[in-house]
Amino acid sequence: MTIGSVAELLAELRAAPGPDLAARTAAQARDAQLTKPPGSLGRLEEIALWYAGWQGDPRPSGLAPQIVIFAGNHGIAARGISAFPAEVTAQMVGNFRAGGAAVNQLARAFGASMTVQALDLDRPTADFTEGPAMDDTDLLAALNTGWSSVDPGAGLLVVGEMGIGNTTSAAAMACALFGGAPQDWIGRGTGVDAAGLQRKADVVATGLAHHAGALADPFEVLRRLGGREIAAMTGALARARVLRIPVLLDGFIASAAAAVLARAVPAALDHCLAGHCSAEAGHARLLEALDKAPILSLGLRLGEGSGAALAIGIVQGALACHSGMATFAEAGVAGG
Ligand SMILES: Cc1cc2ncn([C@H]3O[C@H](COP(=O)(O)O)[C@@H](O)[C@H]3O)c2cc1C
Ligand SMILES: O=C(O)c1cccnc1
Repeated sequence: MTIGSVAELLAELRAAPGPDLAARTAAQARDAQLTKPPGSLGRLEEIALWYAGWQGDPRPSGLAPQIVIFAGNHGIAARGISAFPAEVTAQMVGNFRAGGAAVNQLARAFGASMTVQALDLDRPTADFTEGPAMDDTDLLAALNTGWSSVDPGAGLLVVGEMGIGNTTSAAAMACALFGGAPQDWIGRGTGVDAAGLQRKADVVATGLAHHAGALADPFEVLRRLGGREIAAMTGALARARVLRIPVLLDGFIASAAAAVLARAVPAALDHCLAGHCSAEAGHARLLEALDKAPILSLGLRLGEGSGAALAIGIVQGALACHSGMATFAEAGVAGG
């Protein structure tokens, strides 16, 4: 299944059902009977209720997590804004397929399925300091790659990315969507030095100036400043919302992809929790703008969906307790 236009995607999003409140309420009632002091499992309790609501099951058993990694190349990579050359995008796609990347190990550790979608790697997006990164056709194709990649049977979705230069693209998007100065949103990415950081700020400032007046629509921000792998993540997150599949958001770039939806439709990210807070400088600010408190904060700054993949383990822990624990009555333990 695909969508025919951005307008159609927006209509689907606006019509998307919210969580199953009866299932959530039943889960809450169960939580209150479990053999623990009320509230003693902290955020695990909230995570279990979130999951129960979005999956429509007050006592969920398995998680069936799906990880999809999208890869794209960026015209701005030629501007010295990454510590690594653009060829690394395609080389890392090979590494994902061979099972050698960090996210492969985390997917295996937590029993997640993982697929990789490379989007036109031989055809980088246009340099956004000179024109829109994508035309309408490219944007729609990338949104559809994401939209159609979501397994309707998945119980949890993580989207990740690979695209040399994409922390600069995400910074430009965040700046356009939420305001502030380029310096507020840029970071070291793969590890650029001070001069590289300055080049990133300059590229973001030049891009915003070039597209000034055309950035009020969040999907125009995505088309003009984003990239194919970012748009694919946006499409996948929207489809998950329509299918009521809960999502763990990864780092700075995945959050920028999500931010497009949040700016377009207020409840669009209700199915998402922030899996982690990246060490990329703008991520904490972006999560604040999205009103999402990260589950983990471990200093990761990798992308690939890795931080969210790690948070799958926390959701598994939350559900194991919620669905597996005995109630006070079952265990013959005196209530408080
Ligand atoms: C070997 C390698 C593996 C990666 N895995 C994710 N990224 C991450 O780094 C890139 C963003 O940083 P920048 O904007 O500085 O290019 C993205 O591809 C991202 O996923 C990697 C980068 C490298 C070099
Ligand atoms: O937070 C991220 O997603 C990130 C940070 C640095 C490099 N690549 C990705």
